[in-house]
Amino acid sequence: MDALWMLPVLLLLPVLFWTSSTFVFYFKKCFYVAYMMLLALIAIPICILKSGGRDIENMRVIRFLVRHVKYFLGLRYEISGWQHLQAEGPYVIISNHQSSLDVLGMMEILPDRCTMIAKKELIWAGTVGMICWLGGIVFINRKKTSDAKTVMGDAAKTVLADQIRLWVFPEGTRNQKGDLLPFKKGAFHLAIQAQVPIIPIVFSSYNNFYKRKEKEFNSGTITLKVLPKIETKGLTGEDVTSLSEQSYGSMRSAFLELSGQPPQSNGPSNH
Ligand SMILES: CCCCCC/C=C\CCCCCCCCCC(=O)SCCNC(=O)CCNC(=O)[C@H](O)C(C)(C)COP(=O)(O)OP(=O)(O)OC[C@H]1O[C@@H](n2cnc3c(N)ncnc32)[C@H](O)[C@@H]1OP(=O)(O)O
Ligand SMILES: CCCCCCCC/C=C\CCCCCCCC(=O)OC[C@@H](O)COP(=O)(O)O
Repeated sequence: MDALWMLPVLLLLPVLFWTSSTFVFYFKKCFYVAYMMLLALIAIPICILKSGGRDIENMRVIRFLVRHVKYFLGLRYEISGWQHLQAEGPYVIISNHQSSLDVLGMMEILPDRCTMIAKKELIWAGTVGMICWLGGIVFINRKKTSDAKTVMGDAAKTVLADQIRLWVFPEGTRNQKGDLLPFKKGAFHLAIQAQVPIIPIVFSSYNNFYKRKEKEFNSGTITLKVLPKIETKGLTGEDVTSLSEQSYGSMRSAFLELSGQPPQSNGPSNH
């Protein structure tokens, strides 16, 4: 048998693949999605039994169930600025958005009575979509600005009526370019309409452990920095742009500092 010499090579190939970082990348990603789906499946009946349906209090169940997932993925979180989250009453949290992994960081820090704004497509993500709905997540249609504005206007009313907190990703999409994208305006309109403070939270860059292009997903430490709240009392629609610029500036310098990049003055414009 001429081809017999190939046998050890063929046997070695899967071994090489299994130990390669590409394998680890795909394995961790698949594990993450499958495990979150499973956790959501467990959470659904608990939430329905506890609160009978869509209710922001379900976020406690979700937060509790998600907290240990970081250990499986080799992730650690360091949190600074906790004191800034001790504010009473409703507020709007804004943070940068790099990946679906952000959910793990959110659940490390999520205050009580806090839900999120998300794209409406997420409701179709199987059990995860169902748990998002049960957790009171506000879904917006990003393709129809007028609809999104109406939904966010209603959300501003709910923030006050139900005394809740809302987490918004003002970049409007995931971004791992090593810098923040220009901010969209919705979060700032919302905070001004409700006259509630904005609390910015910055996630350090994932680039040192998670590289989508290179297919690398190593262990890593993520720093979450809560910045001082920005008051909106007395501000009007005319102040939206300056409020957005002020938030963008402080978050961007915190992001660059946390990610070990030298401060830059002329980044992408905010418009
Ligand atoms: C145990 C179970 C385990 C299960 C696992 C699950 C675990 C947990 C569940 C939680 C998971 C959920 C995590 C959620 C993450 C999802 C994140 C996302 O989906 S991010 C994408 C969606 N989010 C956003 O897009 C929010 C930010 N976007 C905006 O705020 C936008 O402004 C907009 C969508 C409202 C509008 O978009 P666009 O037209 O592109 O943007 P602008 O340029 O900002 O606005 C155009 C003009 O309109 C004005 N404007 C905006 N908003 C308002 C408003 N509310 N009222 C009045 N006017 C508004 C704005 O000023 C612009 O006008 P201009 O004249 O240029 O100023
Ligand atoms: C049967 C349907 C199967 C769908 C499988 C998808 C399931 C996802 C499962 C587990 C991940 C758990 C965390 C889910 C929350 C992630 C939210 C998220 O990060 O959405 C992306 C959105 O912010 C920005 O979207 P784009 O970058 O604009 O696009």
